Amino acid sequence: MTRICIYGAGAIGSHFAVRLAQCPGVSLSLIARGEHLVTIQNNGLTLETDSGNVHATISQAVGHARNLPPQDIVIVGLKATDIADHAQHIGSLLTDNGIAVFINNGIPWWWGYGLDAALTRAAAESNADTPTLALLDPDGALWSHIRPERVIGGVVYSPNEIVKPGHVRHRGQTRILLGEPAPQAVAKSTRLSALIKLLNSAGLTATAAKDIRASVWEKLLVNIANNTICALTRLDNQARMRSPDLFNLGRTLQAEIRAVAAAMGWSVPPAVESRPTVETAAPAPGHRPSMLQDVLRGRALEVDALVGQPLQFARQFGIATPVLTLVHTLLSGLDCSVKQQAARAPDHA
Ligand SMILES: NC(=O)C1=CN([C@@H]2O[C@H](COP(=O)(O)OP(=O)(O)OC[C@H]3O[C@@H](n4cnc5c(N)ncnc54)[C@H](OP(=O)(O)O)[C@@H]3O)[C@@H](O)[C@H]2O)C=CC1
Ligand SMILES: CC(C)(CO)C(=O)C(=O)O
Repeated sequence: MTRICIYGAGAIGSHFAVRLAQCPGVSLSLIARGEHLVTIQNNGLTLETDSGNVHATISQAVGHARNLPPQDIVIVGLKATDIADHAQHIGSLLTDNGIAVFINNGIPWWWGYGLDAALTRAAAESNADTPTLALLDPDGALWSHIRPERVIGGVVYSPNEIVKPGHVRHRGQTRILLGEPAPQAVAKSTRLSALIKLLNSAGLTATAAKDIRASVWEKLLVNIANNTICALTRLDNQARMRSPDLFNLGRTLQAEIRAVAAAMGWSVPPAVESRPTVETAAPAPGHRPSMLQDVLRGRALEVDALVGQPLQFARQFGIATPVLTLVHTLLSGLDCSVKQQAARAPDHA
């Protein structure tokens, strides 16, 4: 029996949980909070898809890691903004050889692990022995408690939103890319192939990334346009793409990210993003990117992982990113106002 915990069962985590709950040979648990947790405990979880609803009973739904036995696999579904605060709990929830799978958008905290010396130094703001990223792992707690050798990196394409407690709505396709952070480990990783097999047996479409950092950059191209502009404008992605100016702004942000990636040694192809015309766009509103969901729910925004860290890289490599810099300033202001509003009306946060 493989023990798997979804740590932070929000939109993405709940989707994974429903699928993994149906999987033979898996003992599934999840960590959630608030009304969502209470509903899961009482009534289970529902995943709404384009082809119908799937319901799962979750027998181990808890509010804290201390209430669970050691896990073979912990899939971290927390927002990037919350991960560092949970470093110790995630670390102690894992067995010694356990695997922590990080699926958050943006640059991950483990980025510097296993890179060659030049890139490791360039990635690090502290020292080359533990090339932590100060924005994402401020005091190195993730590095020391979780240990990057226990990490599998993940990139997830799968639009999801919690529409009411215990109910996640998923639109379109799910595609998951997984990879070993240490490039030299990719070819011989049996734990990676076992994880991929397991996720596929649960109906989650997972494949091995040739280079997980290249996949991170590719996904960032999607998020840098969708998440940031939709959060700032409150338009869903379809509406954003229908505006020529906002579409072009997205392209400019993508070009700046590609320039940063290229300076660091990754040649990222342009985002495959067709521009729906007004005629072909579906009338139904499109997916609200997760950063827009955060604005609407009064939650902290993933500014550092999606924009701040790429900007940090840009500075280190001498790449000019004027539009990214402006968007970073605006998003930081929005993040501040969302947090102030949540502090004034905590019941609605
Ligand atoms: N949603 C999407 O379509 C996609 C999201 N992603 C990425 O996946 C990651 C997760 O996103 P998403 O699923 O949208 O985020 P959510 O905010 O929906 O999920 C995070 C969950 O963690 C819970 N949580 C936070 N702190 C605690 C705590 N101390 N104890 C228990 N539970 C806690 C949150 O509870 P609460 O709600 O109360 O804050 C929430 O349910 C992000 O990096 C996002 O960018 C990637 C692809 C698509
Ligand atoms: C754009 C999308 C849905 C891609 O899967 C995403 O990553 C998000 O909403 O954060």
